[in-house]
Formats: sequence, C-alpha cells, structure tokens
Amino acid sequence: MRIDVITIFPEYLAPLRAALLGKAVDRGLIEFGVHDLRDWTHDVHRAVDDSPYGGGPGMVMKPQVWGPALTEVCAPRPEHEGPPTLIVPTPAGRRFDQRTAEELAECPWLVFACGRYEGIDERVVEDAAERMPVRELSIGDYVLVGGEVAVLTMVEAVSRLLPGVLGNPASAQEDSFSDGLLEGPSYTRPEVWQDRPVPEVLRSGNHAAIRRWRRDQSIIRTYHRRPDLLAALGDDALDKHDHRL
Ligand SMILES: NC(=O)c1ccno1
Repeated sequence: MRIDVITIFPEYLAPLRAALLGKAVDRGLIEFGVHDLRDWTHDVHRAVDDSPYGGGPGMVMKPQVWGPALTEVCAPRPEHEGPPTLIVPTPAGRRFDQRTAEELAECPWLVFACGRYEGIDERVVEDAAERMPVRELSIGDYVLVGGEVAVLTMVEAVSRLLPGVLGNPASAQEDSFSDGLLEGPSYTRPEVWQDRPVPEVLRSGNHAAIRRWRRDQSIIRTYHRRPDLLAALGDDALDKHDHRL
C-alpha cells in the first residue's frame, strides 16, 4: 500500500515512521509520502488560506493551492493501475470506524488531505471527485485543530490490518469491533495480584469454555458500554454468539 499525506505541518506526521508503522515501511509493506502544501503556494508569504465568502470566523484553505497539490500528488503512478482514494478528514464527514478501516485496507493507494482553519474550499473536493474516489471522514464527534491527528489515527487503524504488519494476524481478527462487539478483559501473570485472582476459567485449559467465557464477557461489556453496537448487530448476530445476558 502507498499512503500520501498533504499537510502544512509535515512534522506532525513523524510518528508514521516510528514503531510498528516504521517497521512496516522498512519491510516494504507500506510506502509513505508526506508533502508540504506550502510547496504549491505562489506568493512570498506562502499563503494557504483566505477569508470566507459570506463572512464568518476563521479562514478557508485556498483552491488555487490545493488544486495543483492534489493534481501532482494524485498523478498516475506506474505501479498503480488507477487513481488513489482521496481521504479528507473533517468533523463534517461520515464516521470512520472499523468497517471503514477494513474497506480502506483494501485500497492500494490512499491520499490524505489535511485541512486546517475552517476547512478546504468545497470546490476542491468536488473537482477531485471527478477524477478519483473521495471520502470525507470523521474520527469522532469533536473538532480538532487540523486533520493531521485524524490522519495518524486512520493510518494506524488501516495499516495494522495489512498482511504482515501485525506479528500475529489473529490479533486483528479478535480485536474490539472485529465482530461488531467490544473486546472483553485480558489478563497475564501473576495469577493473583493485589488479592485479585485471574478468572479460573482462563487457567482451566478448557478451550471451549474459555472461548465461551470470552464471548460472554465481550457481549456483557458491549451491553454495558456500547448498547448501540448490540442494537446494530440485531438478534440474529447475538444468537450466533449463543449467549444469555
Ligand atoms: N473529527 C474529525 O475527524 C476531525 C478532523 C478534523 N477536525 O476534526
């Protein structure tokens, strides 16, 4: 997978080259390109924003800067048959969740456009959508100062799903949300800590009972913390879990 990020703060994306993601880059599983939007400015002040039409607070990012930046960064690449998928992080976007991460993990090339201020002139997205798939996505119902932190979140959620990135692929299959439920509690040594023992079933060696216990804990935790996820699953899916709350 190739991932390009366009931003006015390239240094914000430094974590992309650390830890797990850095190892994935070193192993050639992911190719990153980080681009400074100001490289496409034309004036001495390297301005990327201007006042909003219609008035109002804040500034809007200029189409004459974003347009050429996207044209160049999204230009056809010999190693990719088609155009990239353009992701625009915005609080006004559709919700980014585990399903979205799984969908994006299937894309061979992603380009992230990090907006700042009051966002990017709407015509930029409209124009890009004529040449490539565009997804405006939100990582949650809150407003960040810019898209960079959202990009780091989405890139990590997507990259960890790529074959070979996680040491044990089963980890991604058993994660929270992988089956629409929250992951249950986990334990490791010692067997007793602060007079709190590890649940006996986990030490029983009875793998069928352990699977059932973990499934029960997952459904109970989801019921108490995210009942909306249970509602979204519906009864059929819960029956699959063969559980009584
Ligand atoms: N909630 C978000 O994804 C977001 C992106 C930029 N600002 O907020």
